[in-house]
Amino acid sequence: MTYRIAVLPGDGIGAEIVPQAIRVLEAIGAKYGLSFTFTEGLIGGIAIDKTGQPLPAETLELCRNSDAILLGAIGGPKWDDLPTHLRPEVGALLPLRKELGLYANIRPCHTYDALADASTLKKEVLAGTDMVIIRELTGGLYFGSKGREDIDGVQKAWDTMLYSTPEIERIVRLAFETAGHRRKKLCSVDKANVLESSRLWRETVNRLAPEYPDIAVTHMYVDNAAMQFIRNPGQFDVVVTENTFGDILSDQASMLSASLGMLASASLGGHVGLYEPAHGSAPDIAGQKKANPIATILSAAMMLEYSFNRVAEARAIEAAIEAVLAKGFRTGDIMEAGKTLVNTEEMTDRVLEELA
Ligand SMILES: NC(=O)c1ccc[n+]([C@@H]2O[C@H](COP(=O)([O-])OP(=O)(O)OC[C@H]3O[C@@H](n4cnc5c(N)ncnc54)[C@H](O)[C@@H]3O)[C@@H](O)[C@H]2O)c1
Ligand SMILES: CC(C)[C@H](C(=O)O)[C@@H](O)C(=O)O
Ligand SMILES: [Mg+2]
Repeated sequence: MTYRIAVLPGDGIGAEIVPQAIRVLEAIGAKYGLSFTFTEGLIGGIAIDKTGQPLPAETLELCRNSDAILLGAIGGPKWDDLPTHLRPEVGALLPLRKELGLYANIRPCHTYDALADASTLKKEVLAGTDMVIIRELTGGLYFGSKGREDIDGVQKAWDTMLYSTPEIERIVRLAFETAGHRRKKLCSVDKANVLESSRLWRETVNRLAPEYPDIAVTHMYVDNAAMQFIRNPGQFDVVVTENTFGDILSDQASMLSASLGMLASASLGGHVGLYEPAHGSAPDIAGQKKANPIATILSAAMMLEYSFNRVAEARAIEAAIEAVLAKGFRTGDIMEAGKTLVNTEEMTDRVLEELA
């Protein structure tokens, strides 16, 4: 079986980390008898520079004709001052997600024993943390009407948080089902004390809950959730929330595994799944071989599991990463005294050694 992977490195550290995930997929392929074709496409700032478009039509076509997509990161200061709709984030990543129907963004977050001391949080707080954030990805503030108006010299700008019942239902059902395969706890995060879209969100969760009688459902306001993530992250199993809240909360939750460079993601819902680290193009460390490739490698593991149902292969990658961390190898973002500092490629070398 040959799996066709669309490879979109993008900007900044994207071009450094994506090749690492490909090396790991190739090693997995050799070991387990799978084959992959990797076809590169342009996206983001580099696509603007080369074609004038943040999401060229060929890239979208490549993605549509692939079995899965591996994306690095997009954006950076060079393109920040472009008009909103031409910027890499709004002009490429959002339409890619929307066009492919990727409404469900899965961001698993757990504590690594080996990294307990690398974290900025106390060991006792982190102990046993294992949650998955299910973020709605094609609605809300990112996609509602937005605009600007100049009225008598006063600038006004707006974004609209819009959700329909079907949009909420499909993501909430996925969250209930995910909880059913885990510890059977679902926390729905909203701002129903203020926002109308959150009231509809909460009503929808409550309406569906009786269909999933074995799942314990709770609701939490997003401000409280931000605090509880740090106070007692072990209380969460599955968290479901709308687009913007999920974006912010997942960056925060990444610190439960010690670094944003550890947080993988899968975007699902259409025919083709998209796999990318949750982090961005990290302009502050780009081109310095400092980037942690683990979030991208773990995203490739999610690809094997979710798009190809290759669960043993995904577990093998995760186990290899745990072993490398246990042996004390660290990129700068997770470095601590007494450990061995490695660069992006060397971290992958160690993972490949474990896989072999
Ligand atoms: N999915 C995406 O492509 C994506 C996601 C987030 C941000 N962005 C874009 O990336 C650009 C930079 O945004 P930002 O700086 O706010 O967020 P960022 O996620 O790029 O970086 C935040 C911080 O985390 C560090 N970091 C991130 N990934 C790392 C890794 N793998 N290893 C080690 N350290 C890592 C960075 O060095 C930086 O200090 C912006 O243009 C933003 O819009 C893109
Ligand atoms: C770059 C940006 C549009 C994107 C988002 O907010 O979805 C990123 O922060 C992410 O988390 O994937
Ligand atoms: Mg984000």
